[in-house]
Amino acid sequence: MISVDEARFQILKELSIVDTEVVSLDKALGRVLTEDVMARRTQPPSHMSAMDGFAVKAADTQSIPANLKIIGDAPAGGSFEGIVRTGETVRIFTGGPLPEGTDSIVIQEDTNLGEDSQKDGYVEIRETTPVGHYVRPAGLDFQDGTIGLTANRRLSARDIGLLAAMNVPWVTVCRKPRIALLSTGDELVRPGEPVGPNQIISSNSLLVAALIQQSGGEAIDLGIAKDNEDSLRQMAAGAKSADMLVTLGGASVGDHDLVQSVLGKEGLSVDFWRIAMRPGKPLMSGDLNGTPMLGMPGNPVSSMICSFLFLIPAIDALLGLPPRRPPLSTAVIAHSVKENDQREDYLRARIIGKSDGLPVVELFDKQDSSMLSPLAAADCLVLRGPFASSLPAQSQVEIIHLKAGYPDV
Ligand SMILES: Nc1nc2c(c(=O)[nH]1)N[C@H]1C(S)=C(S)[C@@H](COP(=O)(O)OP(=O)(O)OC[C@H]3O[C@@H](n4cnc5c(N)ncnc54)[C@H](O)[C@@H]3O)O[C@H]1N2
Ligand code: MOO
Repeated sequence: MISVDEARFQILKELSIVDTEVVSLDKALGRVLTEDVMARRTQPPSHMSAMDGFAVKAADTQSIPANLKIIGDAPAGGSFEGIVRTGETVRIFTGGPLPEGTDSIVIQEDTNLGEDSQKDGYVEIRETTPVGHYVRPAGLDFQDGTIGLTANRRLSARDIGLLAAMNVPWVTVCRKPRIALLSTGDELVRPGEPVGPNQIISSNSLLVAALIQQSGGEAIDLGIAKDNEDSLRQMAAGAKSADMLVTLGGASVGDHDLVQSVLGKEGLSVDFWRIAMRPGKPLMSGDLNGTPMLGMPGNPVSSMICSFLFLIPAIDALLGLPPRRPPLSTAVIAHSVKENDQREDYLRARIIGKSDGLPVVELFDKQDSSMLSPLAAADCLVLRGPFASSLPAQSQVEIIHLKAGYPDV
C-alpha cells in the first residue's frame, strides 16, 4: 500500500490542461480564465457626480448662503452641454456627468430646494463645498486597455460584475474537464427505480457528480455496469472522449470486483492499487488507452473522501490551476482516541462547542464507510496519521472542515 501523498503525486503527475473555449459572461461563473482580460472602456468614462444635488464651482460656495442660478440639468446617461459660469449651477443626479465649468457637488440636502427657493430658477446653497467633493473622476475604477483580470483565475460572481463593467461580453476559459463516471454492481439501481429486497440505491455517482460540478468539471454518467465482463467493457467504452474515467466500486478483491481484470484486457495500465488510507483503501489509478483513470471503492464514504483528496485536485490540474489540498486546521477532541494502524484515517465528526478559540469535536460512534447519514451530518473530518498514538480527551487534532469552501460540501 502506498501513502496518501504518494498516491496524490502519482495521480497528478499524468494530467495535462484541457483546451479552451469561449463562453458568454452569463455562463462564466466558476470557469478558469486562460487569458488576461483588458478593459474595453474607461470607467467612469468622464467625471461624474456621486450624489443627487447641484454641480457648482466650489469657489461660489465659499460664502454661504449663496443663491445660484439653475441653468440646466445633467441626469445619468444625459449631459449638460453648456458651460457653467460664476453664480450658476446645474441640477445633477447620481451618475450624471459633471458639466464644464463646475468642480464640485453640493448634495440636495444642503440646499433649499423648496418651491420658494427655486422660484425664478435659483437655488440656495447652505453649505460650503471643497473642490472635487462627491465627484468621481474619469477612470476612477479602471482605464481602457488596462488589465482587469489575469489568466488562471477561477471567476467569481464579483469578477463577472467587473468583466461586465469592462464591456467584456465573453471570455476565453478552460473547457470543463469531462469526468466519466461508471458505477459497477449487480446490486445497484438508480434512485426512484423499482428496487429488489437486497438491492442498493446507487448514490455514489450522484454524490461524486455533485462534487465534480462544484469543482468546475462536467460529470458524464456512463451508467451502472453489471458485474460481468461484457457489461463493464461496453460501458467503459463511453470514457473514450473523457478527460478522466472514474469507476465506482469493483475495486477490491472479491469475485465480483472486476474493474482491474476486465479493463486490464482493454488496455488499462495500473500505476497503483491500494493505499494506506481509511476509508478508501482499494483506490486504483492508471491510464485506459490515454484516458487517466481513477478506480474508487464502492462504499459511498470511501468514494467521497477519495474524491475530496484526489479528484478535486485532479480537476484543478486539468484546469491548469495549482492542485488544492483540503485545508487543515486544529481542533480539540472531546474524548480519548485510540492509536491508529498503518492507514491514514479520515473520521467523520461534529463540532460541539469551542475551547480557547478552537472548535471542540466529537467523532461519530459508527465510522462504517457505507453510512451516508453521519457523512451528511458531519461538520468535519478528523485526520489521524498512520500509526498516530492514542490521545487523551482534550488533545489537539487536525481537522478538515467540510463547509470551508473546498468546495463547500
Ligand atoms: N477481503 C476483503 N474485502 C474487502 C476489502 C479487503 O481489503 N479485503 N476492502 C474493503 C474495503 S476497505 C472497501 S472500501 C470495499 C470496497 O470494495 P469495492 O470497491 O470492490 O466496492 P464494491 O464491493 O463494489 O462495493 C462496496 C459496497 O459499496 C456499495 N456500493 C457500490 N457502488 C455503490 C454506489 N454506486 N452507490 C452506493 N453504494 C454502492 C456496494 O453495494 C457495497 O456494499 O471492499 C471491502 N472489502
Ligand atoms: O477503507 Mo474502505 O474504503 O471503506 O472501508
